[in-house]
Amino acid sequence: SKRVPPGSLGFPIIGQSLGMLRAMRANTAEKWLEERVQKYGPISKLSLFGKPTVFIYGQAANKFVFTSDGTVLTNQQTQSVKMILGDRCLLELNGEDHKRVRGALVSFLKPDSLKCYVGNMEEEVRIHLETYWKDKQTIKVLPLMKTLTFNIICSLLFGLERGARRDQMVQYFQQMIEGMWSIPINLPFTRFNRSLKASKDVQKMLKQLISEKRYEFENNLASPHQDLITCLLSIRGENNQEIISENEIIHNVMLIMVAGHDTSSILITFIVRLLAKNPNIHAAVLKGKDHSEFHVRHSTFPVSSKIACGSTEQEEIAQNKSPGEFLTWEDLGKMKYTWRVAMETMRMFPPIFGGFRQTVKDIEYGGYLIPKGWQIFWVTAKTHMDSSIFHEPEKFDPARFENLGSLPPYNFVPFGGGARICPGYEFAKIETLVTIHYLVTHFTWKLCCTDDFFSRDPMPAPTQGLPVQIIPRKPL
Ligand code: HEM
Repeated sequence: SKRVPPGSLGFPIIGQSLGMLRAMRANTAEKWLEERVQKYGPISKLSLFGKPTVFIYGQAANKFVFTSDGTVLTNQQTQSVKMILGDRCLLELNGEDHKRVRGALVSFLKPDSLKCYVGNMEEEVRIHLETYWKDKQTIKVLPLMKTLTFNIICSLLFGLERGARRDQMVQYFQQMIEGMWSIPINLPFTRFNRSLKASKDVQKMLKQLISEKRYEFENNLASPHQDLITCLLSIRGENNQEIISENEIIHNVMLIMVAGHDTSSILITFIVRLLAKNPNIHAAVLKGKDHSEFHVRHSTFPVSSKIACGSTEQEEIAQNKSPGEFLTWEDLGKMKYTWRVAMETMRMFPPIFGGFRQTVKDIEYGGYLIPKGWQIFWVTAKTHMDSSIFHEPEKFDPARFENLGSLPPYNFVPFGGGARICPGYEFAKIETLVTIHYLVTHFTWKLCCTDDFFSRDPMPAPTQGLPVQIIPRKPL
């Protein structure tokens, strides 16, 4: 008596994949989904990347996806991602294995551990700006932010020194991600095949790095807190055996390279773009909003009519530092307005468009049957741009996040939610705040290309990588 959701599965294998990829590249994916909603209602079936899929959205849908355990939904990646990142990365693990490996990663990525690395992060940002921004007139923000976030990850998470080996890793890594989202066709000349080959090269380099780190750790030459790889190697069982296997370390290090570098670089790039378009907000990030007052305009949240923001923000933080003194965890805590700007940026331009889960058994959702083995497709932006949740959603307004507690759960989900919520949240927050601190205190910038276009492939990328003209404010 139960029905599967309305919609069509399209042509065999291809289904609606090409239509959606085309819409993503043309930055019309939200419209493409909205047309589905108009045609079939809030729950509909389609076929994406070779699998029957059900698209669901809204607060209840997000809650269902993020809180269902492994007996109902498992994580689901495209075949190409699985082949390139490996079958022991977190995205492929479920149940106890997922808990064990995730717990090990979080033991390094939790705020208590990361607190000590603010200075190292700052060092990377400073070197980056001196190398790529200083004395330049125009630069392209997105490729440079990718270089920066990759270097931060190499240095802080993998303990990989600057030099020939890191450069080689960057080169293999870039080849690896180029075809990662493409449809897997194992022919030597395809994008996918080049990525697969580069993935093998990255794995070979990581194997060598891990054996060096194991030697250092076992001979007391390195502390478990030195970097993520040493931390994972240091987690031992009763007989001193390693709890996280070598393959699990390699596959998860590759996942973190991808998950950690693309997302944060896009966030920082879109903040730079939005600050250039909103001079008042740029000024507030720099000077703080001590004396100004905001109206909180959320239709569905309790309205506190006027709230003084009370932040000091970047210029004052910089002025209180003596030359050469590093930023601290406490300084980051003062950058409240800057983080609201980042949240508003992720609301409007979430780096991750959405994701997939797979049903473990026949399930009932919203009055429909979703058969075992089908995919569920969830989308971040659907609640982020819903005017019943965020008043005037097209307007860039960081004041929305002044009273985070009043934001109903499962509506703002740039980092996902539940057991798979992004474990790199704090890491991303630190690198974003430190980078924006340096950018606004040392430079001003103007957009060279003022069109509003960006494509998704599947990560959003502004036209030409966002070229900007930079004007130094004070020496680095
Ligand atoms: C602005 C930056 C970032 C955004 C917007 C972001 C967003 C996300 C999202 C939406 C998910 C999927 C959640 C789900 O499926 O429910 C995710 C997962 C993940 N992210 Fe991030 N992320 C960011 C930065 C990072 C960083 C810096 C790291 C690592 C240092 C990282 C590591 C991961 C990992 C390992 C997962 C898989 C978690 C799991 O399956 O348990 N992310 N992220």
